[in-house]
Formats: sequence, structure tokens, C-alpha cells
Amino acid sequence: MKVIITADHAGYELAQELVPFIEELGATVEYTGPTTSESVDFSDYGFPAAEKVSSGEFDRGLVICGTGIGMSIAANKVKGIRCALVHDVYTARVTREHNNSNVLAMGARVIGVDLAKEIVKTWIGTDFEGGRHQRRLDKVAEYEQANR
Ligand SMILES: O=C(CO)[C@H](O)[C@H](O)[C@H](O)COP(=O)(O)O
Repeated sequence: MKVIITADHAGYELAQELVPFIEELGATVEYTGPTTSESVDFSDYGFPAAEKVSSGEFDRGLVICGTGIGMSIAANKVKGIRCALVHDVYTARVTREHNNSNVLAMGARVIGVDLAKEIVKTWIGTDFEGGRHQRRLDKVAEYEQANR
């Protein structure tokens, strides 16, 4: 699995913890966020990363800012992106099973490193269930097609 990880200044430190962790899980990781904690704008990093998931260059994306909200708003503007803002293990699992989320957003000012790792491990390791959930996602995709 190829995973792109990005962040803004608020997510920078957590991203540094998660890159080697996700590599240890067996994924190929590319980090495209800032290289320091100096203030930047989440949109400048979130859009390009989400576009690389949308294009198929990467299988999944992980986007991290202070709350995860800014990054999730930006990622969900990109066609084909189903970005889930997650701060617990239960929704990490269900957003894969039900939503087939392809981008995970987390807030570095909301959760600690250990919980973030548990969330990422669950999210990466959980498969989409399809079935009734695929029908619902098809409706979302149809809406997106018709309105963009
Ligand atoms: O967009 C956000 C808020 O939902 C992100 O958490 C940003 O990281 C945050 O706004 C950055 O705030 P700062 O005061 O500029 O560090």
C-alpha cells in the first residue's frame, strides 16, 4: 500500500512520529508536509496530497493539522476523496468498513501519539465491506459527478 502523509505546522511533529510507524506496518510512505513547525497554511499541503490519492498515485492519504478539521475540509473538496476526521479507534474502523475512506484526517492538538498510532493501524488494516455501503457511496459519487 502506498500512503501519502502531509501536515501543517500543527501536525508536523505527529507526522514525524507516524511516518516510521506506518512504514513498520508494511506501507510505502511519502511525506509531503513541511520540514519544520513554522506556520504554514493547511490548504497548501492538503490539496496536493488529496489530489495524489484521487489520481491513484497513492492508495491512501493521511492529513494532519491542529484539529484535523482544516485538512479534512480541504481534502473533501477534491474529487473522489472520502476523507474521515477520526479521533477514536471505533470510527477509524467503521469509516473503512462503511465509507471506504481513502484519506484520514487527525488533529495533533486533539489526541496523543499513542492513540494516533492505534487509529492509523486500525484504519490501514480494515477493509471496506461493500454491499449496502457501496450503494450509498455510489450515490455520493453520482452527486459529485453531477455537481462539479
Ligand atoms: O484548520 C485548523 C483548525 O481546524 C487546523 O487545526 C490548523 O492547524 C490551525 O488552525 C492552525 O492554527 P494556528 O493558530 O495558526 O497554529
